[in-house]
Amino acid sequence: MSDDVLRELFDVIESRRETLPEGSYTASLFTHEKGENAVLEKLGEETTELVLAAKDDDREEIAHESADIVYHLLVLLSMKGMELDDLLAELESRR
Ligand SMILES: N=c1c2ncn([C@@H]3O[C@H](COP(=O)(O)OP(=O)(O)OP(=O)(O)O)[C@@H](O)[C@H]3O)c2ncn1[C@@H]1O[C@H](COP(=O)(O)O)[C@@H](O)[C@H]1O
Repeated sequence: MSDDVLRELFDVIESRRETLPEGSYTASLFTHEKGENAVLEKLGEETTELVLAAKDDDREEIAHESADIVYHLLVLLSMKGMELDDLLAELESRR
């Protein structure tokens, strides 16, 4: 996955947070009545789905669920007022 894809996705998420357009799934997470629990629950569900996909050795489903997790993870970072670079710097520091 290229850095650009992550940056572009994070920028879209930040834009949705600022403008809250109608019909946006991302915007619905920022305005959800459950607050941040909505995205936390999603992360839990997607992680369970990833585990099941891995157990099934279903590579297509593993990629699909992994992408769902990365997307919801970036929404969580944005919700917490964090930057994509907070995640990238942490990964860099482990090299
Ligand atoms: N990357 C994503 C993305 N990944 C997952 N999702 C949504 O997350 C939800 C996942 O929840 P569910 O698992 O319940 O949905 P599902 O379709 O049953 O999923 P599976 O069971 O197949 O895993 C679905 O509604 C997906 O549409 C995403 N929604 C948006 N994005 C990105 O965000 C951008 C902006 O989207 P909007 O905010 O909708 O304009 C899009 O262009 C995409 O780039």
